[in-house]
Amino acid sequence: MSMIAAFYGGKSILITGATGFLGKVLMEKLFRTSPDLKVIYILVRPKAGQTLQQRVFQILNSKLFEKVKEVCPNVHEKIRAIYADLSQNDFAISKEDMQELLSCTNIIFHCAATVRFDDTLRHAVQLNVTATRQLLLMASQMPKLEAFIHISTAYSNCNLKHIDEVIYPCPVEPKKIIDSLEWLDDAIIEEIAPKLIRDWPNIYTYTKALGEMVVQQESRNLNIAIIRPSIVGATWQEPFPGWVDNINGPNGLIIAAGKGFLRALKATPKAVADLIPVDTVVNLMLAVGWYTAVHRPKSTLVYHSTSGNLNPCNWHKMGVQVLATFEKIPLERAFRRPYANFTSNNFTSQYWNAVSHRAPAIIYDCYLRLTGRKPRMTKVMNQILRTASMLEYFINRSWEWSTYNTEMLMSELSPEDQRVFNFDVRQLNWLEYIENYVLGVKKYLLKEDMAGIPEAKQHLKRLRNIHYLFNTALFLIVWRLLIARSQMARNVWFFIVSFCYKFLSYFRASSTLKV
Ligand SMILES: CCCCCCCCCCCCCCCCCCCCCC(=O)SCCNC(=O)CCNC(=O)[C@H](O)C(C)(C)COP(=O)(O)OP(=O)(O)OC[C@H]1O[C@@H](n2cnc3c(N)ncnc32)[C@H](O)[C@@H]1OP(=O)(O)O
Ligand SMILES: NC(=O)C1=CN([C@@H]2O[C@H](COP(=O)(O)OP(=O)(O)OC[C@H]3O[C@@H](n4cnc5c(N)ncnc54)[C@H](OP(=O)(O)O)[C@@H]3O)[C@@H](O)[C@H]2O)C=CC1
Repeated sequence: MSMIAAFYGGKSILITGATGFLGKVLMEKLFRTSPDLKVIYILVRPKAGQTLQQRVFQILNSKLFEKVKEVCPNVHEKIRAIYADLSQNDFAISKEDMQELLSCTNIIFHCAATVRFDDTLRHAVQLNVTATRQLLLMASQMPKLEAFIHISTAYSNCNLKHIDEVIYPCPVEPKKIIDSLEWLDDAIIEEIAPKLIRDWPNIYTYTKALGEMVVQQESRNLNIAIIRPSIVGATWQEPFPGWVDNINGPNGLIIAAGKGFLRALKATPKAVADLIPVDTVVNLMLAVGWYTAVHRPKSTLVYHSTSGNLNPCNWHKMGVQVLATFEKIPLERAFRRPYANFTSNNFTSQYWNAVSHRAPAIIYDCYLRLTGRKPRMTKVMNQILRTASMLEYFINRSWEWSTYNTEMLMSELSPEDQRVFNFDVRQLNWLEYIENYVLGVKKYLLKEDMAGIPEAKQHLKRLRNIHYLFNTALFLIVWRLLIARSQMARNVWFFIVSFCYKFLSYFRASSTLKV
């Protein structure tokens, strides 16, 4: 029997961010491996016209939870959605709900965050810093609490090259920032934001670093651990390979590449692509929850959930495999044939943006206009290029994350736990993983039917023919213009024609002789 699975049996677990990518996979694994857990409290806000109950219903009825329903048929009864908005005071939780949470919670997994790179400083601090402080305050009033697991990011210290599993101090005290945001108006906050974040690439990573400092400062005598995943990707193995459900991180770019919108990227081909499958992160989270509660380390331990130093893959290898998969399993209705050109050179990147991205979008929009339809491709292309530029910082650098604590924990697990809660990324076969990832993007994110593959292949063939036709026509037009204007071009043309003529005459003469 797995010790970790047994540990969560009978427990009341509080999860923030349960409706997010990581949160859903965490809940799924908990229910599947510890169906006898007492309850999972999730802090949820209504969203996109859906009530709390509708959101929970949708999650539990999704494909991700199919296996859970077999092992834990009463899963609906074990999940308790609590109305909460983490950007509000006291999270806007009702008194009764708060009382229940304070008196019953055994373990907290704090996943909620704003992960947008371009969020306002005010909102990002509210979510990633103030809410963390508020949750720690709540945790300190929970008599039954055994462990508090905070999810940060491996990029919270991306202004450093080598990152250890320690909490680094930030230049400005989080408390000072929280206090000043209370009286500064929005315009001033946005003005000072770039100065505050200094060498952090965006507000997200900066506020996640502040969040870690808050954890350290407000930890009191709680059992706390911090987990820092790198770029969280689709599931590797569990509950099935390739599950993914949002367009964050690589997902949006994989779609843009598969649809033929994005054919070049400013990326350093040899830089490490530090992807980590979401189920690997979740297994580590559950193992850390168990270890922190049972072994009670004296200080707050940080665990890196990264792949780079144990099983590195680079962007070139990833790009090649993504394209190879699209050859076999193309996306439907592609705009152009998928192609990947990675360049770290600024000039070349601008060139590809103009030639490979903007020009085809403008031409296509002209075609839409001429056929009486609304042009839209330039807008789509601008959106994709904006996203790609926001991610540029992360695909043009490599970091070294030490993983002593993560490896130590691995060695503490029983063989059964190592199997059930596997977070040993050394066992990951990248080529297989990326293929399943791309397939998952097609199936679970774009909801494309596999029966449409032959038609998608036909469509790509048509695009290839259009491409050849277009290039030939373009060549002939340019050549014709050159001949009309330049004597040198005319000379070259006559030379080529007379050379071909001589060659043909020689060929004809030699075949006549043979006869
Ligand atoms: C050459 C070709 C290549 C080929 C080969 C390819 C190989 C692969 C290469 C891969 C290289 C990967 C590099 C990864 C590096 C990651 C580093 C992460 C490091 C940190 C990791 C972390 O620690 S943590 C999480 C990271 N954090 C994010 O990764 C959020 C980022 N991102 C944003 O910060 C905002 O995204 C940003 C961008 C501001 C735009 O913002 P924006 O406002 O312009 O656009 P939005 O995102 O809002 O959405 C735009 C439209 O998508 C719609 N949409 C939204 N969700 C949807 C859904 N689920 N399904 C359907 N549609 C959805 C939405 O409804 C909009 O549609 P509409 O316009 O019609 O309304
Ligand atoms: N994905 C990645 O690549 C990485 C993620 N991480 C970290 O992992 C954690 C989870 O990320 P991920 O699952 O990808 O992110 P998602 O954006 O998918 O999920 C974020 C979660 O936070 C919730 N949330 C946001 N704002 C509020 C609010 N005001 N009140 C209540 N809930 C709120 C969201 O709820 P709602 O559904 O209502 O919006 C959602 O459940 C984050 O802490 C992130 O920093 C770290 C490294 C990489």
